[in-house]
Amino acid sequence: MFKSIALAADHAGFHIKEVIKNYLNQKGIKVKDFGTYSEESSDYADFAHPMASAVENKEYEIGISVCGSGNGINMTTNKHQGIRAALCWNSEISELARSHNDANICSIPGRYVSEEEAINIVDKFLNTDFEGGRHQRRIDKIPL
Ligand SMILES: O=C(CO)[C@H](O)[C@H](O)[C@H](O)COP(=O)(O)O
Repeated sequence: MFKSIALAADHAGFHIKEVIKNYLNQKGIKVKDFGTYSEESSDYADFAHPMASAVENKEYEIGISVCGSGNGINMTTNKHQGIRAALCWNSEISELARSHNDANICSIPGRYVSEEEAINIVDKFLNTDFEGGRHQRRIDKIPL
């Protein structure tokens, strides 16, 4: 189970980010919210880059990011060399993102998941270990 988590969202992901933040706080997990802090229109990169840097620098073990489709915030965080962000639109994909891809950021499409689905996605991401083995070999071939 990860114990320190960085969060980021744009306006379209704000509500689901708040739901996730409350859930993590209740579990006693250390959370840093990099914004945004309202549903006022915003640009996901303004929050995704600082959050990804904090995960890349090991200030936080993993990140969870939310925008409307998940794509914008996922693309942005994956620009960071030390980040493997995965678009997790259900709990099975979320589990695979950890077990096969050792993902360190979980990107969630806030406009397309319910609050319950978002929590299930987060739970799988937090509680699934990387399998290593053949998957480590494949991950080692990703960097350019
Ligand atoms: O980047 C995205 C789409 O791929 C995100 O989902 C954004 O949240 C979305 O584009 C925001 O759209 P809006 O019309 O400005 O609310």
